[in-house]
Amino acid sequence: MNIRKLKFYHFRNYDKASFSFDENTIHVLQGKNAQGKTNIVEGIYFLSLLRSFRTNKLAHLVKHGEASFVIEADVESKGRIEELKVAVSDSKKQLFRFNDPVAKYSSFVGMVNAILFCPDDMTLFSDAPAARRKFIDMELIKLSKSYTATLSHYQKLLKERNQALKQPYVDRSLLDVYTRQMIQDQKIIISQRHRFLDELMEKVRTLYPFFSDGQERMEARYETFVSIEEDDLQQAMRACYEKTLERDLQYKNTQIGVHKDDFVFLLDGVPLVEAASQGQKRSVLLALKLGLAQIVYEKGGQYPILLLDDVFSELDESRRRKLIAMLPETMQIFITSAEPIPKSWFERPVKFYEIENGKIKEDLHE
Ligand SMILES: Nc1ncnc2c1ncn2[C@@H]1O[C@H](COP(=O)(O)OP(=O)(O)OP(=O)(O)O)[C@@H](O)[C@H]1O
Repeated sequence: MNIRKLKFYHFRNYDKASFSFDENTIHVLQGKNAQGKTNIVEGIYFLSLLRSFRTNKLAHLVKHGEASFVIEADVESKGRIEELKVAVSDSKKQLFRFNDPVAKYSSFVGMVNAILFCPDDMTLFSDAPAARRKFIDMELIKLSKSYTATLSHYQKLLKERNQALKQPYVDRSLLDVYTRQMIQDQKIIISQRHRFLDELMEKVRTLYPFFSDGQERMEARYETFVSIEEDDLQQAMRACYEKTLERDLQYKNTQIGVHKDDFVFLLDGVPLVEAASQGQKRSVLLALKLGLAQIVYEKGGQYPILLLDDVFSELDESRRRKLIAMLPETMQIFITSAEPIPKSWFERPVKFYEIENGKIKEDLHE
């Protein structure tokens, strides 16, 4: 997948900007701090997921002094061009494909498949479990429609069960109906999360040694409320719910379920959050992101767009070179960097751009 054209109107510090990008090329966005490099990456990410990775407030994305912003793109996917547009005003998003309105966000999300690495990702290992669930869920949602439907059905049931628990008189038979249906959904969610994590870690174990000098063993543990080794998972889940019923009633909230799942990443059996250095965490994250891209490629036949925001700032030269060397050749990549990166490091098509105060200029010097 490739972004061929990108246009911003009143997005962040861009007034009216138009960019053309080449297929399967590395685009290096260089410039001093606070010039608008990350804003470009953020615009592509926004087109992919209809949200930013830096703010939850749409108003922050509108150029100061303006009322609305628009992002337009021509996106190549399997040889066909999609014309996509998002217009945001009064905190409302309007979506278009070939200028026709797209009513459902879910039909638009994922048309641009982008994978991002940014410095804030480093907190993934120390954040609350919700962040790691989101990390895994976001990818599964893009990959599997049945997962998306099951997860949203489960979330609806969970809300209803919690409402039932909050009633002055709790109808236990109604609770039981919800529990049974939630167990059905959770069988699917648990098995898909488990399978996906296994698949991802298989990739990570191959990729991690490229970034790390050490020989650490990289693993991940899926933590859920039931032992997934059980022969009769349904029966085991039922027993768990029966055991926690009194607590559910006491707290007026569903205490167990896949909404509390966690994914713990370990190096040599020790959770990363406890012992890993910043360098090791960065290496694991890069391996995770590239592993995700590999899975997307194997399942969908094309690589996602890779957005590497400020990835070089804390890697030494040999790791920077290794990273560049291992980026798949049929992947379009955007790298932001405040430091100049030598052209000689690249053995594939690369384009350099100089970003200055919301203006982009292709840098033609070698
Ligand atoms: N809504 C907005 N309207 C106008 N300007 C904005 C808006 N939001 C951010 N900016 C400006 O955009 C610039 C920051 O852009 P960006 O985050 O892309 O920086 P960068 O070039 O990636 O820098 P760094 O190397 O420090 O990460 C700042 O000058 C900031 O004031």
